[in-house]
Amino acid sequence: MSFDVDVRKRLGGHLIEARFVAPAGLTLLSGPSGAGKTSVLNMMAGLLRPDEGHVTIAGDMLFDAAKAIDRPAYRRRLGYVFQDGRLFPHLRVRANLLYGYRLALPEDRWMSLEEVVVFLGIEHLLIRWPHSLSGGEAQRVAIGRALLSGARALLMDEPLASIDPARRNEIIDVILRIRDELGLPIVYVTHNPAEADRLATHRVEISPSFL
Ligand SMILES: Nc1ncnc2c1ncn2[C@@H]1O[C@H](COP(=O)(O)OP(=O)(O)OP(=O)(O)O)[C@@H](O)[C@H]1O
Repeated sequence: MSFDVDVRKRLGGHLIEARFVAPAGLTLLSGPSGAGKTSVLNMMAGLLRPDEGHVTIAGDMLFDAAKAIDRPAYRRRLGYVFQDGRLFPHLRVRANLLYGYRLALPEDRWMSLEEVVVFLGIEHLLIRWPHSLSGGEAQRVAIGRALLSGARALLMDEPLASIDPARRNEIIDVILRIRDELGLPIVYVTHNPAEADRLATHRVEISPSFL
C-alpha cells in the first residue's frame, strides 16, 4: 500500500507543490516553516482542494483534478492525527474512540475497539472525559480513534508537539509499532530532528516557493 502524491495549490502569495511516493513505512515531510507541509497533508486528507494534480493510495484515486475526482474526506479512509488531539470534548474517551468506527463501513473496519484498547494500553481511560487526560493520553486516544475509523494510512501533523518531552518516547514507541506491526503507511510532519531520525523510513523535502 503506497501513496502517490502530485499536487499544486496557490495559497496567498505562495505556491505549494509536492510530488512524491510514500510507500509502507513512515514518510517524513520536512522543510522550513511555511513551506506547505500541513497544506500537503490537508490536500491528501481532502481538507484542502489542490488546483492541479492527483492523490492516490494503493491505486485508488482520491483526487484527480483532470478527471474531476474529489473524494470527500470522510470517504478517503485516512486517519488524521493533529498536534492537539482534537478529541470531542462532550464525549467520553470510549465514545470518542467509537465515533469513526460507527461511521466506517463494516467491511472497512479492521480493528475492534478491544484490539485498539489493548494495542494502545488505554483501558483505564475509557470512561474519562477528554479534559481530564494528559497530552500523551489524549494523543493515544486520538490515534485509537484514527485506527478505528477503518483507516488504511495515517497522516500525522506534529503529534508530539504538545506532549511533555519526558512522555514523548512512549508515543514514539506506539507510532513505531503502528509502522512495523500494523504496517500502516504514515505520512508525518515534525520539526524535531531526533524524532524524525527515530521514526522516518523515507524523507520528502517540501520547498517553499513564492508567486
Ligand atoms: N488559508 C490560507 N490562506 C492564505 N495562506 C495560507 C492559508 N493557509 C496557509 N497559508 C500559507 O501557506 C503557507 C504554507 O502553510 P503550511 O501551514 O502548510 O506550512 P508548514 O510547512 O506546515 O508550516 P509550519 O512548519 O510552520 O507548520 C504559509 O505561508 C501559510 O501562511
